[in-house]
Amino acid sequence: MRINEQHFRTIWQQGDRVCLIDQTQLPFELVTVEVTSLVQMCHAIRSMKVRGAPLIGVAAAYGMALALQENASDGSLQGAMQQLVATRPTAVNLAWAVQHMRQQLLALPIAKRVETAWQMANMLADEDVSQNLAIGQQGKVLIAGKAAANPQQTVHILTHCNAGWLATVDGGTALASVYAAHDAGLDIHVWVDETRPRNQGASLTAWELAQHGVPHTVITDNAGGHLMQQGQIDMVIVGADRVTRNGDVCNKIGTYLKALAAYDNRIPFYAAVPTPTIDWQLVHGAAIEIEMRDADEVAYMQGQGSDGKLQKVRVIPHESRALNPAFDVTPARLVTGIITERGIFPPEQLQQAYTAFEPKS
Ligand SMILES: CSC[C@@H](O)[C@@H](O)C(=O)COP(=O)(O)O
Repeated sequence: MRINEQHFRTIWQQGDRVCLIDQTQLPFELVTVEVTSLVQMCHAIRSMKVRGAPLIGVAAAYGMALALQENASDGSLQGAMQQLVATRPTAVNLAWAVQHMRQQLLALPIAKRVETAWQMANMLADEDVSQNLAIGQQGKVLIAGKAAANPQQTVHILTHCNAGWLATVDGGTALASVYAAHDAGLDIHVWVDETRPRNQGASLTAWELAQHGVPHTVITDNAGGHLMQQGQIDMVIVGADRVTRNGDVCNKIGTYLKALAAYDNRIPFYAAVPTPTIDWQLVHGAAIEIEMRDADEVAYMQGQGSDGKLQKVRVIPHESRALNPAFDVTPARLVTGIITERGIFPPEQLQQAYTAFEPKS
């Protein structure tokens, strides 16, 4: 990603520590922090300094390396995995990454584990970047198709939450297609759902689109259906925290409502996901554990005060309770296609398409 013309990743190894962009400070300040222990990494994931399914997978992998640096025993490995998995339950990438690490590392002598853990975490980070680049090339074709159908008109894309650079190591998933299309000179515009309660759209997606020079407009979460009825949205592209075997898409709360509105208005709805976001163990989205976050995220909003400092303001009565489910499931029947690094598949063909990639035994 380019920030003020400088190249950045969201997370990287620096010697025996990990550096990451603290997303809770964006869009007003670009702050990088150093993480030196498993406890600090768990806190960074839970408090959403790092967030987004692919990024928390890689962050957890680095968390394993930090844990082993403190203690490389089998017990420490097992304990680190349990602590990391408990930070955020919905995105499958996190559990996938730590299980992958655990399996390989347990088989090694203790003396080899730390070095290998860093190598594996760096490799997962690099794989994320290359998968996202490939997703972008796949999605660009869809946008180019829309542009070719109406050459004089801008292609309007709606996205929800943040599935851009910031949700990954670099490149983004849903926004990878947007960046690829923009870089290819296609005339596009992005409608950015603000994405209450944590406003990942308003704070993060808008910020990174602005950094890249992509035309965009922030809208309230409730505006999308109206814009669809007005013919102002050509396609919806979102990311996902988990896609189940049948093609159900679990993503940020509110995605389901956008998919329903898109379906009613015959607007294509796509989810862009790298392979580690597909959970082959689960057949249906109903089995996914939906993270319940602190009700204070609904009761308060964070923004910049007139003094330039971050402030929290309460927006609901002191007497009222709030509920904060962080994700929802969009059933496969509302999904036009899953954009992956291997191709774009209708949900019902996802499993079959992937089986075709695996070598026959
Ligand atoms: C490429 S990211 C896909 C999803 O992880 C993203 O859309 C999302 O829902 C992020 O949720 P968050 O709670 O901000 O981690």
